[in-house]
Amino acid sequence: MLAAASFGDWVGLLATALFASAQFENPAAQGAAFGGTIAVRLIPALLLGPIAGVFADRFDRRYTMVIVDLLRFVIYLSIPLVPLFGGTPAQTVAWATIATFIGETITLIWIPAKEAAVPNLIPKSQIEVSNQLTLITTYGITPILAALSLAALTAGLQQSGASLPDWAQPIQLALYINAFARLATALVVFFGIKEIGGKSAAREKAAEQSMTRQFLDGWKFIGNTPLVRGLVLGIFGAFGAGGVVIGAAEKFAKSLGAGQAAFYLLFGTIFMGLAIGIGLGPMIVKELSRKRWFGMSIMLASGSVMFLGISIHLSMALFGAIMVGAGAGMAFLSGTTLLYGEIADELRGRTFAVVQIGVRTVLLLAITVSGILVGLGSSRRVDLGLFHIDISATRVLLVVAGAIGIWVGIGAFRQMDDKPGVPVLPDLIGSLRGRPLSPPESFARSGVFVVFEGGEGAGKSTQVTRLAEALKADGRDVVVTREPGATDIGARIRGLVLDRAETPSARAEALLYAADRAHHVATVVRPALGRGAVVISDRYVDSSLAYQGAGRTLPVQEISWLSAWATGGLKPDLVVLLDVDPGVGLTRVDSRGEAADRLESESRAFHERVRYAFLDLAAADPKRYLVLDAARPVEEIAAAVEARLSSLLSPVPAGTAG
Ligand SMILES: Nc1ncnc2c1ncn2[C@@H]1O[C@H](COP(=O)(O)OP(=O)(O)OP(=O)(O)O)[C@@H](O)[C@H]1O
Ligand SMILES: Cc1cn([C@H]2C[C@H](O)[C@@H](COP(=O)(O)O)O2)c(=O)[nH]c1=O
Repeated sequence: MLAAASFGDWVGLLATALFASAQFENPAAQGAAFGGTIAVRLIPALLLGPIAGVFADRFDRRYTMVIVDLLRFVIYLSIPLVPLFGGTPAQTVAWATIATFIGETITLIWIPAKEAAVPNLIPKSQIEVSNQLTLITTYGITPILAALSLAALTAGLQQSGASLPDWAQPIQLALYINAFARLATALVVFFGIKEIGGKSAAREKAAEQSMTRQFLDGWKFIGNTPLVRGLVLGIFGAFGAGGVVIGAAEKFAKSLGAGQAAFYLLFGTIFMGLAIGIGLGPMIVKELSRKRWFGMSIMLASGSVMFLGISIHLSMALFGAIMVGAGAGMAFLSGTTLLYGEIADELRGRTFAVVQIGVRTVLLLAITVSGILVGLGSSRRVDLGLFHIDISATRVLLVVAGAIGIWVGIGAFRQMDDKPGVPVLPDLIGSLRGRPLSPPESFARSGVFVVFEGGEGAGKSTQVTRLAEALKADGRDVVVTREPGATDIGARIRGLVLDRAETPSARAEALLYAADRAHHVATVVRPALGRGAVVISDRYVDSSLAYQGAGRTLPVQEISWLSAWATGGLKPDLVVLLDVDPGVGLTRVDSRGEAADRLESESRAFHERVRYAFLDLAAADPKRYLVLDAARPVEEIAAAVEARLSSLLSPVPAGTAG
């Protein structure tokens, strides 16, 4: 049904514009008639848009759609009939323009009614797929089909030499198709989709308010809800960037030294990118949070607009154009899916109405303003040795528009981020591999979590004991713990992983350490932190990254994801890394006179990899780490640790010191 409606829309758009321009001989008049009928479609959005959403929320959506479609059927059918009844070219164009205006005006009521009704027909989990189909059909297949049908009809007739009566010329036929597509939609909605009729209790209640109140409430909801505000602003940003590219495309193609063909190529490439973004986007990003995806897509589209601005060759520009399209397509898909899924039925019509007016206004403004701006100023050639670049108003405009778009994308991302605290890049990489990072589990944490890390024999146990004693002497609640083996289950796991008689596979080893950690964090660390204790752990996540990641050469990202999952994202406040040369550390361990365990018995190269992995982790997050040379005397190390920790600890209440 939507495909038929969309096909009718596009055929109608092209046919009305062609029909109007065909009424004149003069090329300037033809251009004005063509552009005028398209521009007229955008004006109603500004006038009626604000109240159209109230209709969609207030009245029965099924009847609203049917009545609007029947009206559109009559109006669109009248356009080709005017000349048949003796209308002059000027009268015909005038009526085509007025009819288009009326048709577009009432379409503004139809769209929010449709957009608000669709989510009620589809399970939430299927909304994205349904949106993919709708968007690809509306913006990919049907415009192409419409253009091809018109071209084929015209070419077929020209070649056959057949002469058709005035009322059956190709453009007239296209206009009838547009009108009858409306009639078909009205009949399908009335007889076939009865489910969208009626009103929920919430909508009934809202309809008791005056229309003005409902109108104001809609705006208040959009303005005061960060998610919706972010979505709406983001969608506007994406369309603004797209509009600037459209407005600047012709001049930009010239500045690349390419002709009109390059302009069409760029244009086609943007649409190809759009189809890729909408069609393949969900498959590419897999499990990435849709809220994060939305902000990132806007940044991708805008960054690509910037890239277009600095392209020095058509191949670069085509790559930029495809990425602009892909980013915009992904932003549009994720944005509409979020809007469908997150907004209550009784507010959906008004929200979609604001989106559609905004999109049209932003698009119109961006195309017009950029069209004017690119004409300003002359271009300046800059010689860069091997090549030169023409710096024109068009390039400056693209770069500035891209920068503004990135800023909007960052704003949308921040407003809507549903994984605060989860690093963006690892989350993106993890999601592309099907393993997104989880946001940290929230819990009331008033304690301080300190971890000691380092290779074998670095002196961790020695320092853990010293620090615990010092803190206890201050009267603090201290919990000393370790990995693996702090719990009963952990002790059994420790026996399994360190026993030289057994050799688990690398992945099994990683899972065993993760299992020990999950249980340890859930039963020891979190409860202690929750009650405000200082928790000191001998080893934690970094040991897995260093031993299983660098030592066993398992993918570090995967180990990181596994640990984040096991710990629910719990990170230490301070990691003390005791850096030791493996030769020194293993000699210290040897001198204890006990048999070496399975890990201690690993090769020197293994322990070297472990050491440098620890140092890399510390270098990547210096605020959280204290790196100390483990060859220093025990007392010096202990003093350095206490000094660093003092800034993290709250003062001990008077009278509790031991
Ligand atoms: N700073 C130091 N200088 C010299 N020897 C030290 C120092 N710190 C600890 N030692 C000694 O090194 C040996 C190993 O120390 P400790 O058990 O504290 O290290 P560890 O890092 O916990 O070892 P493991 O990795 O086996 O758990 C012990 O005999 C300890 O007395
Ligand atoms: C937590 C953790 C530890 N290991 C290794 C490191 C050591 O060789 C042993 C633990 O024994 P120690 O008493 O600390 O010397 O296990 C590991 O490989 N992965 C880990 O996650």
